[in-house]
Amino acid sequence: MYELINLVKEENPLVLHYTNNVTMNDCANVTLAIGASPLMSCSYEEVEEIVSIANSVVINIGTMDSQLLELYLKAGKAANKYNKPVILDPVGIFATKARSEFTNKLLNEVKFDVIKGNISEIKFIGGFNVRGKGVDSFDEEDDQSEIIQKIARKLECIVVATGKVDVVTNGQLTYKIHNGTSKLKGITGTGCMSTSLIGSLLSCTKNSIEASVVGILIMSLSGQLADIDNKPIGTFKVKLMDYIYNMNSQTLKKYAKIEFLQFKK
Ligand SMILES: Nc1ncnc2c1ncn2[C@@H]1O[C@H](COP(=O)(O)OP(=O)(O)O)[C@@H](O)[C@H]1O
Ligand SMILES: Cc1ncsc1CCOP(=O)(O)O
Ligand SMILES: [Mg+2]
Repeated sequence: MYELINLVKEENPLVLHYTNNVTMNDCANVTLAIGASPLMSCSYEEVEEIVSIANSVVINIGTMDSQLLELYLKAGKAANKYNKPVILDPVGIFATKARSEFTNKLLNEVKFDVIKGNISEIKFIGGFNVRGKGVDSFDEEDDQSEIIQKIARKLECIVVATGKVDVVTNGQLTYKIHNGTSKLKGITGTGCMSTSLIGSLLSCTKNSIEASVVGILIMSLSGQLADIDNKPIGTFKVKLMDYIYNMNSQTLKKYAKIEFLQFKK
């Protein structure tokens, strides 16, 4: 599965983003760093045309721009129509009623291949009480994989929940990724960038669960390696991008700390 990172570099997929204007630039740069081509769009005029030529579509509700919500729905539906893999990042869904109503609308009208959020965002979608504030998660309990598996079965797609341990599951097969560093929470956008990484990998394989595992691992492991010398946050961010840019299948294989579980009925 780690060889997927080579495919992105070979195929240079076009990863179309409908995303927030806080982390948009970082998402474009991280997409380039793993060898894909980013395109960010806020245009109703081009939505059909641009989705039809994209290799995958990322939808991230981060800034809930009122002018763009209909566009996000149109883009998601177009992704389904043109059979393009599509990933949702329900940023801050727990923060307001408007966010949760809009996410429900997206979930009802678009079939997502992957839904990626921090653990609070994912648990909120599943109807659980959460400890989140704004766009950040404060749910730090150790093992929440059973809950996340249940949510994936309910949503009938791959669910990725990030935190101290990252969980990737389709409800049956579950990967728990034990890499990372808490410093990744000190930079806004590491979640959004993980979504862009998964979006880039999704276009290179039909195996969306492996694309999700590798995408999350690239971020978690790059953060872990960038934090070895415990530099302050500005330097850490630069090192993080360098590690993502230099990441390869051998390094992923060497350092990955992944547990694999299979759900038994
Ligand atoms: N306590 C932690 N220890 C190690 N890694 C963490 C921790 N919390 C988050 N991470 C890592 O930070 C990255 C972003 O996750 P998170 O902060 O949960 O997302 P978001 O930015 O969407 O809120 C993930 O790769 C995750 O593995
Ligand atoms: C701070 C903020 N506000 C709206 S979107 C955003 C960025 C969130 O990024 P992430 O979920 O990756 O931390
Ligand atoms: Mg964050």
